[in-house]
Amino acid sequence: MAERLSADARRQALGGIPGWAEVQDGKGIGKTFVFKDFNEAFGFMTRAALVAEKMDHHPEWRNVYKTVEVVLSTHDAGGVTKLDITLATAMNAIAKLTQG
Ligand SMILES: C[C@H](O)[C@H](O)[C@H]1CNC2=NC(N)=NC(=O)C2=N1
Repeated sequence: MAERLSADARRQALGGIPGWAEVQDGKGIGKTFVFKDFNEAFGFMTRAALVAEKMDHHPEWRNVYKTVEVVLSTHDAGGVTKLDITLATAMNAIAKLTQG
């Protein structure tokens, strides 16, 4: 099982993934992605879902039209682990691709 990051490690990792911030008292990290339209938003979710399933690490997320709100945490570890940082980094890259 991945280990929960210390507050320092978490903040340092967040510095490398633009747009992500601590949520829920540092128990998770979150970002709101805004796309051009629903098609782009859902394309992002589809690609991200494939990566998440491969990692066996899944986002909590909510989609309204062109907006996707994401929260990542590692339930087993009770906080943020490197799995969340890896998935957040992948989501940023996928968003960039999706947005062309
Ligand atoms: C059994 C399975 O590996 C676990 O339940 C996985 C599945 N996906 C998960 N996703 C996330 N975000 N956190 C977890 O702790 C988690 N655990």
